[in-house]
Amino acid sequence: MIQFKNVTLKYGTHAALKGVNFQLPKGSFTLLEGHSGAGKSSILRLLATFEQPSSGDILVGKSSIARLNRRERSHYRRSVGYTGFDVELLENRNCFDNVALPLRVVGLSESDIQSRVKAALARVGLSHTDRMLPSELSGGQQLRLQIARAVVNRPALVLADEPTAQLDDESAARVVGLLEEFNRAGVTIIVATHEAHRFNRVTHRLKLGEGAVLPAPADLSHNGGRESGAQSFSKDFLNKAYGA
Ligand SMILES: Nc1ncnc2c1ncn2[C@@H]1O[C@H](COP(=O)(O)OP(=O)(O)OP(=O)(O)O)[C@@H](O)[C@H]1O
Repeated sequence: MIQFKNVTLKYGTHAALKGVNFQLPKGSFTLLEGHSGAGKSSILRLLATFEQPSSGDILVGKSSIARLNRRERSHYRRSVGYTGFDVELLENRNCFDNVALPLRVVGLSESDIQSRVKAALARVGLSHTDRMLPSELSGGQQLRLQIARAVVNRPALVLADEPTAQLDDESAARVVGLLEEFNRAGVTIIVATHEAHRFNRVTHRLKLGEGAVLPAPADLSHNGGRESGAQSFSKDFLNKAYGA
């Protein structure tokens, strides 16, 4: 289970997240939706431990990941796969070495690395690219390579920031299919996206607005459009956010 307890994240004086609360069960497939700047990436970055909350707590399983020391953080990160704009492929290393990177960091034997990387590349349909440089791949292939690197450690949690952005329909469907396949195998998936329509196997949706989780659509009728979180939203704002 993943739980955010009253989480605030400030970049300098700007609060990107303002008292966010939610729970997601193990094995769920969650979409983070909301306008640009709503705080979707910030949630993923906190779960990846690229950022620490300014206040509040984050539980993953039974452990708090809000304030880990270096050793604890590197241990936790082995159970998490992340793909997003802010994690780049190494341009001077071939595709095999890019995917092998997380395994080399944890000191896996070379024979295990060979078999795991080959399996990950095959899974994303890129077996033939192992000796190529990332720059020789298309945008969609580069994204699938990032996904192979994110899952090669067999993580329990995969975080994907805009994994279908700028892809054509066919490439996007392939990326979505991969994430859904991992979810079927029991991996918890959280995706930040502006393209919710591309995803089918969704168990939870979190709508964000101005750094807070908006009440679920069902709440709109129960409390007349008033807030259930830490922040007030006008009925117009909520209706627009949910496309009502
Ligand atoms: N490194 C940073 N330094 C300062 N402000 C930041 C930083 N990263 C994000 N922000 C601000 O925090 C807020 C939330 O950003 P975040 O990237 O989480 O939103 P988002 O919903 O993912 O947006 P998008 O859909 O455009 O990716 C925005 O106002 C953004 O400008």
